[in-house]
Amino acid sequence: MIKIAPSILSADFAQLGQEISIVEAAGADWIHVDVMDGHFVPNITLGPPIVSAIKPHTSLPLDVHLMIDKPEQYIADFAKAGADMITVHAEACIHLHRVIHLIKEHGVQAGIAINPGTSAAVIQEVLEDIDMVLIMTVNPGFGGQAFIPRTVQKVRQVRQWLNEASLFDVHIEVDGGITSETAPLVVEAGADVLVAGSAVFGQKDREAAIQAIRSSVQNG
Ligand SMILES: O=C(CO)[C@@H](O)[C@H](O)COP(=O)(O)O
Ligand SMILES: [Co+2]
Repeated sequence: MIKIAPSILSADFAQLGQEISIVEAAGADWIHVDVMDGHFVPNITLGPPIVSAIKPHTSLPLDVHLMIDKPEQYIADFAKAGADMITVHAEACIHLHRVIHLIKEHGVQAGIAINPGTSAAVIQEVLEDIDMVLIMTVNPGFGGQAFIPRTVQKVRQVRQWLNEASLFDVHIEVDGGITSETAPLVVEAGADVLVAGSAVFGQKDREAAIQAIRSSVQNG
């Protein structure tokens, strides 16, 4: 089953609770929360207080994508705020294995993200320890950027490694430039969680937007 995770980065921040309720009713599977610190990426977004504030507005899992330096310093705060899944960037972690286990010690699922310019090889040694690989299909920092086609081969490579290791429950999430045109490419390569920001919140009819992505991968 393909999961669709609308990214609230493209939502109306003044109406966040309502925006989340709308996409939940429209058929979203997870809520993707982009955390940016102005250091790891050139943009600043939100922190644990916003995660706590949105938690009561949805029964969907909160998929928290940390685009921050030293993520290990903030795992406890995001877990306490209600994150169900915390994804850290491999590029931001000197002790990747330690950070993954720190996330899991808080009873939260652990994901590792990699940028378009990072080889998938950096996650090979920790595949058995994680719940999700997030393959960035744009450079992180902003919504509304164009999908980078070369990232599709990375999705295929990671799915092959997971299959060879019989790790069938590990998700592959893709993030950036996902639309009804690009979704079939990444799903065919092995992605099963699709983050979509502008393709959902940038559309007036969120239900039709989610449905368009879902039917593109069901029929494609
Ligand atoms: O993590 C990020 C950006 O760094 C994403 O989650 C974006 O929010 C996706 O936005 P679209 O490319 O779908 O508009
Ligand atoms: Co994201």
